[in-house]
Amino acid sequence: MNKNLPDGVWPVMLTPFTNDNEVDYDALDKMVDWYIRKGANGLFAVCLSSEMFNLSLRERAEVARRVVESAAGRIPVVASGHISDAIGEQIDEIGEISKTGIDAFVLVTNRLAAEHEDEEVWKRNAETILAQHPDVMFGLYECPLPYQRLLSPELTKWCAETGRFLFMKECSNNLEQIKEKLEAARGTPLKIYIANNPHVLETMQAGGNGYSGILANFQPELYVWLTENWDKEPEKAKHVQDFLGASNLFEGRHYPTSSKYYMQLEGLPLGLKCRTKKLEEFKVTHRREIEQLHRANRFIADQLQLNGADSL
Ligand SMILES: N[C@@H](CC=O)C(=O)O
Repeated sequence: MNKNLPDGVWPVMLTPFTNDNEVDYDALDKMVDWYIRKGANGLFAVCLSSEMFNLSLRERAEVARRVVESAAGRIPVVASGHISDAIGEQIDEIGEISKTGIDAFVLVTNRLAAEHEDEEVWKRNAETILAQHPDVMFGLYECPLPYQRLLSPELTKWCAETGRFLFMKECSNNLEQIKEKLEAARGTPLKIYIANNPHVLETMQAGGNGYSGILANFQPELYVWLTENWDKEPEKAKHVQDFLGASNLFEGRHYPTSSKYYMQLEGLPLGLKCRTKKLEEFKVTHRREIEQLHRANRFIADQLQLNGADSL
């Protein structure tokens, strides 16, 4: 497994389904190519956006394997997928999914302790998992479901200093906490990618590593431009950040159906079926919003002459 992950943009991948509710692996291959064409620096497969809680273990492992094969070394791939409550079962899930060639297995922070349990319980469970899988490198994801467990800077430091953690999808949505975690990870292999787009520019200015969030499924090239150019073109970077921050409103609107529709507008051959959302709730007006966001992304890139974002 790779010991040093690249900075930049790590989309949280969707899972395409056929009308018969099977994983659509051909569409998944096309999706991987699309993310790479848009400039993604890495891929986070089998995450909440992939509807991991609604995939069987066989599907979680197969999706991870297919994404690794499809990316074919062009960019690294991390994946999660330990959804059980019992640590013993999670250890088995981690084993199955880690065998697929991923660069790191991403631990969902809320799986390692119940909501009422403290960080000592979390740390003990992390030690068990690390000991059971000595050859696996890990990531961390402060996933909002079934409850959100944000790591303290102290626990982040502990993870970072084990040398076994390479990736964190940071979900606090709080710049002060982000900065504390960046400080905690300094000088270690742990890279911190934030999940909440209102803070991308300030996170990069504070020494952050990039973005790994939902909106990279709608406007990946704008995040790629921002994470690559925030210091070279600071005035444009502020305008791009303003637009991306406002785009945050799309996160909670019929996602991931909305994002699959966006990808259809991009020419990707995938259906809108999701296991966690009812298609009939995605109305004509929601489609219009996504069509307008699609055009607005292009307009912003053209107006600001964002070189490097012209694959839009
Ligand atoms: N904005 C986040 C939500 C996490 O809490 C994401 O992109 O996943």
